[in-house]
Amino acid sequence: MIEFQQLKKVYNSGGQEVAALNGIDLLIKKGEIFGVIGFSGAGKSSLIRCVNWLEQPTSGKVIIDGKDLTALTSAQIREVKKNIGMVFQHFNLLNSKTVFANVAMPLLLSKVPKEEIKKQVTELLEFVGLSDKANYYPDQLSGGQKQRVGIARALATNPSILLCDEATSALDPQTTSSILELLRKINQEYAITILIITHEMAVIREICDRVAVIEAGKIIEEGTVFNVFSSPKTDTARNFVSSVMNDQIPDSIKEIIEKNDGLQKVFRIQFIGQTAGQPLLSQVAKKFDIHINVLFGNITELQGTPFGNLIVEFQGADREINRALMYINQEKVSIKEVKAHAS
Ligand SMILES: Nc1ncnc2c1ncn2[C@@H]1O[C@H](COP(=O)(O)OP(=O)(O)OP(=O)(O)O)[C@@H](O)[C@H]1O
Repeated sequence: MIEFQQLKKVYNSGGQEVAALNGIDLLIKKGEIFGVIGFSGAGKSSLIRCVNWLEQPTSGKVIIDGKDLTALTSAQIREVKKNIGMVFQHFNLLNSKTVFANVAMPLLLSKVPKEEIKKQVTELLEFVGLSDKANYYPDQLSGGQKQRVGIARALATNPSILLCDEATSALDPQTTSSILELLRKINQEYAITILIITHEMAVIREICDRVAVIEAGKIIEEGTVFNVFSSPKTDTARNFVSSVMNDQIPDSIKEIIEKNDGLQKVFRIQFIGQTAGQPLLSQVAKKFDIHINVLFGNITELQGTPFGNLIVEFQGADREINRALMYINQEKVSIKEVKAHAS
């Protein structure tokens, strides 16, 4: 478990104070995969670095498995840190050492006997799928393989918490997926709590259970990935969700709406879950004296649940259209009129 209470971090940069964290309250439960998303400069790195004491908070508390780091001695903090592994965006491997030696490094530092190191590193390399690369050097590996080494090294001390600092930001989408799959496997097989910071909503969508949106050093929104994706409350969260949910109206359709070339009323209909599969529109067309013209539509899946997004034109008498709208609203489907100049 990781808990932040009124966490503040102020940097002093050339006589100027920069408040990177501005009173963070957050609870990350044991065994979950929690994502913190935000734009550049929002405070993500500062937050994650306070967990393993690479940065010390200016005020507030960082509580790891019930222990408040701000109240511990340096020796006690070192003990807590043994329980925390970290994976970095640029891997942070030692290029002069082999893959085996990189993974063995934390065990050597902890004075683990040689034979035990050999056994553990062999197991870890097998777990991350790099058994055949033990004697390679980092320069001989792809980005994804380097990150697997970084992950094996982070797991070497058998941590209960894994911190991922933009761990997939330097990787292509396919490699990102395979690394995220590995992180999920780690979470499931070793019950390790994973805290991920990222600026990529696709990462959050792919593996996180819950997410917090950070902006200007504050958590502005927090919830299950499903809830935040299905009803984002802030503009920032809405922007992040739009970046992966494909719910923007394409320019060609916007142009048609802008021209308003004989179009009557245009609506955006959003379905979530079971309702996405319901033939709602054909029911509406049958029940009411209106014509429905589908201008655009797509369905995205999130954690096994379909999210539908349709742009439709209703043609008919106002009274019939209003009755159809009331009917659709009862079906717990979101329907909103799209006016010219809307996005
Ligand atoms: N060592 C430092 N000294 C001074 N200012 C800092 C330092 N580290 C970070 N900052 C400032 O603190 C704020 C938050 O930075 P931080 O790196 O935590 O954000 P971030 O969300 O991780 O951004 P990015 O994704 O670009 O790394 C920024 O305004 C940044 O310039």
